[in-house]
Amino acid sequence: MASSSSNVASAPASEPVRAQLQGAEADALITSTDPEHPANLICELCRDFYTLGWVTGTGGGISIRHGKHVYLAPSGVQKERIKPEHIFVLPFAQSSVPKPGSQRDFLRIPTRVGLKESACTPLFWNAFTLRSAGACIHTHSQHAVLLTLLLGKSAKSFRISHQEMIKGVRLGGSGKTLRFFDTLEVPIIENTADEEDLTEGMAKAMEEYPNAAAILVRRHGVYIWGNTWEQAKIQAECLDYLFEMGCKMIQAGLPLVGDD
Ligand SMILES: CSC[C@@H](O)[C@@H](O)C(=O)COP(=O)(O)O
Ligand SMILES: [Zn+2]
Repeated sequence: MASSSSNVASAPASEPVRAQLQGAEADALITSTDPEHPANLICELCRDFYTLGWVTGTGGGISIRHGKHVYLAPSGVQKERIKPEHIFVLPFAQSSVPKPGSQRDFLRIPTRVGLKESACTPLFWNAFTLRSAGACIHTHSQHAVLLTLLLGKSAKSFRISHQEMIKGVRLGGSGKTLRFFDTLEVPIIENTADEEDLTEGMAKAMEEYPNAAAILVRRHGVYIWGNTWEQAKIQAECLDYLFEMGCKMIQAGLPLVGDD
């Protein structure tokens, strides 16, 4: 749906009243000189993630939940070039998982016509609702993708132990940090034709693996979350390191679990 105030005017009478803000009130949600404001942070972090190869070719991204609001990038745009004025803002309420393409409940829709919220929105929402996450990162890192291929079609998860970087990952993504002698396990789900169709599979895997801090998507990438954007970023860095290590260990014929 195109972004414009006509979204509001053209709503059928039977639809609930839209919460969408307009003009200066809407822009106040994304305007701040504080570099740690979510609208500024998403832009900065996407630039950083781009240099890591995590969000190239418009894929991947990050969403931040800040109090009652969720901040998101647009879909199909070069993520390393987005500006705060391109950011969508949604109210956070467990009952209002936004449907793809339906911007009815958005608080702020960028004024640049044609922008649509990230297709990852319902997947980010899984992390916010099922893990009370404060931020969720989606990467198309080649380490994540190659790992799902090296593990083979039948692998339902990636397991690794005896690696120092395991200590940077939290139980369930939001609990206590793992210890050196713990085994880290990240479930793998199959990819779908459209990003939003991963929503159910991701939620199911999160329920089946309550201790998992991320969900790998075969031939696609990974979703990683944390209590805060800082924790999500730290875990994304540790997990990406472990995914890369996993790829190299498999290729070298080394066991992933154990210290032999
Ligand atoms: C290279 S396009 C990849 C997208 O289809 C998708 O996988 C993705 O991660 C980004 O979705 P987007 O809607 O652009 O935020
Ligand atoms: Zn993706």
